[in-house]
Amino acid sequence: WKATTANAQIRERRARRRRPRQRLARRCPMTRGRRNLRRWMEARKAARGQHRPRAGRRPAPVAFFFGHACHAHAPAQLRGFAVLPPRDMNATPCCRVQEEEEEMAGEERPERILVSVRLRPVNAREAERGDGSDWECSGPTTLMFRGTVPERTMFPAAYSYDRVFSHECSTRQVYDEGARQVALSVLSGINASIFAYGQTSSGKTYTMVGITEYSMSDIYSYIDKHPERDYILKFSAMEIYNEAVRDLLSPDATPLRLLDDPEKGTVVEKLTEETLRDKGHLLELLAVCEAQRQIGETALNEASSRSHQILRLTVESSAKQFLGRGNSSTLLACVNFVDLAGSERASQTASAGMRLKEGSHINRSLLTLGKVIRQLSKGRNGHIPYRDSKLTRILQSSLGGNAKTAIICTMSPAHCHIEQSRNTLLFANCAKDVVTNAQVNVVMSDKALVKHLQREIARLENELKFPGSASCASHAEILREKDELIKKLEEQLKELMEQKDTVQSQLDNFRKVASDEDINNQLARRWSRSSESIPRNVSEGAFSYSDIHDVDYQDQTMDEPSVPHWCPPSRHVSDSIDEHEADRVAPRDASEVPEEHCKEVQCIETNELRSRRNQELFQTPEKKTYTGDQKHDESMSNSAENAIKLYACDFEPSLDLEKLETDESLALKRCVVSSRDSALTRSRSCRASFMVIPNSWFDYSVSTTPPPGEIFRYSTKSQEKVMKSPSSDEVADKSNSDSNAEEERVVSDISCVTGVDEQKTDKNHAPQSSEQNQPKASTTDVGTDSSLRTADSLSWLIDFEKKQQEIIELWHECNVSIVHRTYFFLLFKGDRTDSIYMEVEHRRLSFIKNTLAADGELHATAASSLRSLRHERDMLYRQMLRKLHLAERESLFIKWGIDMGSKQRRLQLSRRIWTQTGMEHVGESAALVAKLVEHLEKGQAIKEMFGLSFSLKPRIDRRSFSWVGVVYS
Ligand SMILES: Nc1ncnc2c1ncn2[C@@H]1O[C@H](COP(=O)(O)OP(=O)(O)OP(=O)(O)O)[C@@H](O)[C@H]1O
Repeated sequence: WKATTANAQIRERRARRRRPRQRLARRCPMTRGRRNLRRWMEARKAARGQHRPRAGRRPAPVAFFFGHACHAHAPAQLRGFAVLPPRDMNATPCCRVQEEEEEMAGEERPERILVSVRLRPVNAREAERGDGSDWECSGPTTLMFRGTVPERTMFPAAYSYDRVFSHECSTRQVYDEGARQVALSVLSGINASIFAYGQTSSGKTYTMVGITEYSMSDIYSYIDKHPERDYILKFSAMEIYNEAVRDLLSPDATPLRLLDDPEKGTVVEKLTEETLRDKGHLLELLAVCEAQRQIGETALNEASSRSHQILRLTVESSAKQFLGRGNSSTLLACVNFVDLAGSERASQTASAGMRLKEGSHINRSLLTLGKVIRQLSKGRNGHIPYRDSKLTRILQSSLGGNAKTAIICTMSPAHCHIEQSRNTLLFANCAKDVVTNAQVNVVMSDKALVKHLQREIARLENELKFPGSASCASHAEILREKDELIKKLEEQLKELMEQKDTVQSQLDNFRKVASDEDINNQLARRWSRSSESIPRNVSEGAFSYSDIHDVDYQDQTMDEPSVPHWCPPSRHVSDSIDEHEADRVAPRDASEVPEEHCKEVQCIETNELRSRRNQELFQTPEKKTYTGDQKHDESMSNSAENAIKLYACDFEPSLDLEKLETDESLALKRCVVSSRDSALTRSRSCRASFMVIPNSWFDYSVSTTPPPGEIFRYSTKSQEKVMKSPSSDEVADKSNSDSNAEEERVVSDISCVTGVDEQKTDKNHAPQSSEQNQPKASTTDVGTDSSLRTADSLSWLIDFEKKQQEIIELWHECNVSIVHRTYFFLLFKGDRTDSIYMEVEHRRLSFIKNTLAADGELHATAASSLRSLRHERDMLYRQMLRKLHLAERESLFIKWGIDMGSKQRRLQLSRRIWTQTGMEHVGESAALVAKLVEHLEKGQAIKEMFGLSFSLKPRIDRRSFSWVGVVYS
């Protein structure tokens, strides 16, 4: 042997010279191929004297291991060889070097069995024999042999494992560092197995009892900390005694059969599986298992376990709430706590009979387990003899399968058990190379998913059925808050709608005020005609009184804001004069008026009359008694017929009653439509004056007729207002300006009539007063007739506007004189009495147009009329310089869109007058021409001046540019 060894040493030296030293140091014997392995085996046999190397064959390079760093692998391959300890005890084993290289290369290290070695203390029996401890833990992972060995024996002196526990380590430490991680993986859906492997009496049961209890405690603690998942724990226990499987939870000792399930693998038939209620329940079952397990007394252990015990805890967990398919998986895994029976030698245990038989079964199953582990440590390519024993068959999934596995190898430190301890270490060496393939066992079949969803539905239904729960209460509170919010929004909406209606009604009032302007102007003209039958100064005085009276009345209404000024429809049958008296008795009828209307009327009147508060000076009773017209007004009754009769008396004989009634009916109808305009209508009509030309054709905002001296100033204002709709402020301003003008006239009128007493005026108006006291029957007749007359008046107004527009177009086509157009336009404003003039003008222009076109003289006549028009425009051009100041001219240029930087601005303006047929343009043109023509200022233009003429050539006095030349008679 020595010679062989010497030769081997010589060859090894030669080999070292051939190979790089580093490479040899890093190589593991297991990786050097089968040939070397065979040579080593031959060398081992040769060392035992069992094998003689054939001639010519080289002996195994035993000396190769002397310089090798990996002593852990040597015993597996060189059983019985004496391996010198490594020179560097802290050197990294070769397998770990390889793993570190793999990790550095970025390769994922495969999961292997967690292998720990635990030394128990020397027991009393061993101590008596004087067996000391040959083993020492030199570190947390290295176990050193310190004993003396026969010179011939060859095994490593140092062993390295995942964890090494000395005899001083507690079971708790063993659990924490060698088993806890694996055991608790069952909570993550990963199968786990914890083995205790070792010779008899080495402390397997002692260790596994503690590890099982600690694991169960930790599992329950984990479950308590995770209430979001439901856990179902099931416990089963079995033992393999003499190659028979027994159910430890069942008193029946009948051996159980092993079945092969395609999904679950090997299952134990009819094995009791208890669903754990709690931890106490588990402890009870553990006690049952302990009591049921086969235990026998041997020479080495008074309570030697004669069977392999497998305690299995199955953990199924699922989320309590459905959080999606990915987060609601059901996990199912089991953890096996395996307390193997200890290998034993019959000579040591002194067993015989039954114990010997048990020992043989134990050793046989453990041998199979060793084979499986060894085979698994080599890889999965070869046959793995799982089925050679029921132990390996049952634990097949835990051995290199879908499970995490921890093996705690227990060993006795006594010198007498060195062989058994060495075998244990060899088993551990193989076990730590076994690669496992643990996976999370997710159970989420369609059936499980349906079950989960049904549970979720049941939970939700339960919440709905019991509204007292916290979630439902919060929902009800939220609904209540939303209801309150909706109510608030509805109230705000209601207020906004009311405001909108109010504004709309006010807007409608203003529009109706504007639309009623025609009627008011008609009434004003009626006053004018009635005044024509009397001397002018008298009529002016009368209407001055009317103005005073109007102001007086309005101020009275301002002083009585609580009294609505709504006029009943019947009272609007009368004209403006009647309205004075009607409004005097308005408080009497106020109770009959809807409050809403009264408020609106009051609002309008306030806007109109706000500027007249300073006229309270004229509210004295003396102001009401100085003219006959005043007495006449005061004596008027509220009835319509009285008003009509009174009105008829004021008119000239040529005006029949029917026409008046027609106008009044129209006024009635308008007042019925809008009773809110009564105040405005009243004030306007009372200020109508003689020979005043209101521009009502184009100015709808004019509420009063200005005095003769103010017509042009008034017309200028109206031109500005024709461009836009009047607002309430504008109306108020206009009323204010009008009232200022009236105020001056009123003051003079007061001074003129101061000495007149009331009785005198009453006498003057006695006939009117008597007529006011007519029977009520006549009032009814008049009301019936008035409705018919209203329709007639409306149709007339429509015809008038139509005819008016046609006349304007004919003027344009026939190039009629501008002055003629202006006077005609300003004098005829829709009064029914003007119909004859309108008709004459229309027929005249139509005749001229048709006749001239038929005779072929149109071109010549048109040229002549155009020439005349140009002359007129030239006259107007000159008049602008005379009649208008520079500021007025500039404002006119701006209004008419003439560039202030351009030349001949006056000429441009004169060329633009009366060039379009739009009502707005016509109105502005007429106002401007009226301002430029001095004759209109004198108020001498009368309708009778328009005669029937079929000639287009006006006779115009170009020097004075007066009306004389325009009259066709
Ligand atoms: N780490 C230890 N510390 C103290 N006492 C121990 C330790 N390990 C084992 N023992 C004691 O050793 C004796 C044998 O232990 P145990 O029965 O667990 O051995 P075993 O391996 O199960 O034997 P067997 O295989 O015959 O059942 C017991 O009395 C136990 O108390």
